[in-house]
Amino acid sequence: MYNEKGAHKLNVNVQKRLGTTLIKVAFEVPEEGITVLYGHSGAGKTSVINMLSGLITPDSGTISLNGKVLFDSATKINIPTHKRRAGYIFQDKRLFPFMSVRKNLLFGCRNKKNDKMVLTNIAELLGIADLLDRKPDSLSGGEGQRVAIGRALLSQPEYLLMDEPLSSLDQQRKNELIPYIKQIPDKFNVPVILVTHSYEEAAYLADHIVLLDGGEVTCNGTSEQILPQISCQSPLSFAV
Ligand SMILES: Nc1ncnc2c1ncn2[C@@H]1O[C@H](COP(=O)(O)OP(=O)(O)OP(=O)(O)O)[C@@H](O)[C@H]1O
Repeated sequence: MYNEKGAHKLNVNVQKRLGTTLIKVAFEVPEEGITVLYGHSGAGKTSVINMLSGLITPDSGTISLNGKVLFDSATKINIPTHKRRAGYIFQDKRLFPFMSVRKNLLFGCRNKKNDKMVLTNIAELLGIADLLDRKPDSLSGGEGQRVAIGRALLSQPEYLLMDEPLSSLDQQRKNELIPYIKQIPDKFNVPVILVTHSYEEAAYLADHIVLLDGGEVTCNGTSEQILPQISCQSPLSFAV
C-alpha cells in the first residue's frame, strides 16, 4: 500500500520517565497521510508528540524522519524544536488575541517573498478567506482552529502534529472541521500525526493507527487493520 513512498518513514524508539510513568514506545509509520496516536487518558499520547516536536527530551532512544535524525541519545543529537520543522496544533487554538486573523497567519509565515499568495491559497483551502480582518475572539471554535491550522501550514512544516484538535469543539464544529483535517496531507503535502481518544475521529481520519496503552505501543498498523480491534473497546467511544 505504501510501496512507492515506502522509504519515507517516521521511526520512533524512545524511553522517558515522567514521575511514576515510564513511556517506552517503539513504532515506525509511513510519513504520509494521517497517523493517529490513539489510547485512553494517560496512555502517553501527548508525551509522544511532545517528544516528536522536541518539547520533551527523551531519556534515551532515537527519533528519525525520512532518514533525518531528530534525536539520538547515543550520538547526542537533539535537533531543537524551532529547527525540527514541525507544525503544532494544540487543543486550544493559541492564537494571538490582539492580532487580526491575517496577522496571526502571517506570524509564522516562512516564505516572506510569496507570503500573500501562499496565505490566500491556504486561507481559501481552509475556508477562512472571509475572516482575514477579524480578531480571534469573534471566531467560532472551528473557525479559530482552522486559522491555527493555517498558521501552522504557513510555516511550511515537514510534518504536522495535532494534539486533540477537536476536543474543545461541540459536535457541530467537529463535523465542520474534520473534512479540513482529512484533506491536509493531500492538499498541502504534509503528513499529520494526530492524537485522539475518540474512536469516531480515528475511524474517519486515520490512514494509520498507533495504539498506546500504559506508555507502550500495543498495536500499530493501517486503519483497516487496527479499527476492528479498537471498536470493541467501548469506553473510548465518544469519550470527548
Ligand atoms: N511532567 C510530568 N510529570 C509526571 N508525570 C507526568 C508528566 N507528564 C505526564 N505525566 C504522566 O504520564 C502519563 C502520560 O501522560 P500523557 O499526557 O502523555 O497522556 P495522554 O495519553 O496524552 O493523556 P490525555 O488523553 O489525558 O491527554 C500520565 O500518567 C501523566 O500523568
